[in-house]
Amino acid sequence: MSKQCKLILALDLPDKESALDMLKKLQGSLEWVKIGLQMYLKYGADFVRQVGEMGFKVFLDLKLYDIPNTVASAVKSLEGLPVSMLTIHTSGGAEMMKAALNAAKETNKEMQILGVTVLTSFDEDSMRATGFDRTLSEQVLKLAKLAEESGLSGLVCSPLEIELLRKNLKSEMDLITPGIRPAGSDSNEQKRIMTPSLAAKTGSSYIVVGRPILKAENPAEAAKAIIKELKDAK
Ligand SMILES: O=c1ccn([C@@H]2O[C@H](COP(=O)(O)O)[C@@H](O)[C@H]2O)c(=O)[nH]1
Repeated sequence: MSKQCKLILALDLPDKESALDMLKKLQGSLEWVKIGLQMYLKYGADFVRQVGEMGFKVFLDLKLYDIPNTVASAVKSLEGLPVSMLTIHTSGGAEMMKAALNAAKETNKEMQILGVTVLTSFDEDSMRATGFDRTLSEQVLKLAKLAEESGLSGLVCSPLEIELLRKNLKSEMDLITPGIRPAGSDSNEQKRIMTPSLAAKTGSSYIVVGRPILKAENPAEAAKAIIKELKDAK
């Protein structure tokens, strides 16, 4: 039986007070919180600690992309922080991914390194505009295989690529999918989207949702509705 797909709330908010207020309302129903560049650059390690101390698992979405030594050193700088998932870009290459993994093993064995494939804001046109001749699916698969060969156990991709990856990867990698939009909600700049229930049915391990929750009239209720949608998805 496949594992239950879980919600990760993307905590992309302008200030700590509203973020903590939101999290208090979700304690007990939500397990995972994603801290991205917006909050990390403003509040740093203390905020990560605070969210961890509230009982949430932290996904730190820094999308590291640099030479191997710099990425490894950045991973080591997270020592002592309650980070359960951390993102790096797979396009940084095998050497960089291996360096990140080794650094994580030395620093925090609980921290899973996730490889971002192609951002969900990309479509075929934006791929070509950045100089890639492959189709989006080909590029995602190429990077996913490279990540698998480099030893990563989790990937960030769009829900539209789940079937392709499940069919073509050798291992049962965790697939973390942003680009999630409940039926009828604004897609914003996300190009490769799917509803929570369909993503769960298709085989997503975790869905990442930000604005459809954060901008809802009642964010806590919107999050709880998505959690229920995931539980009901068969
Ligand atoms: O390919 C990617 C990788 C990461 N993200 C992040 O997920 C959330 C999505 O937020 P929404 O408001 O639900 O669009 C955001 O933090 C992104 O940085 C992504 O969207 N796509």
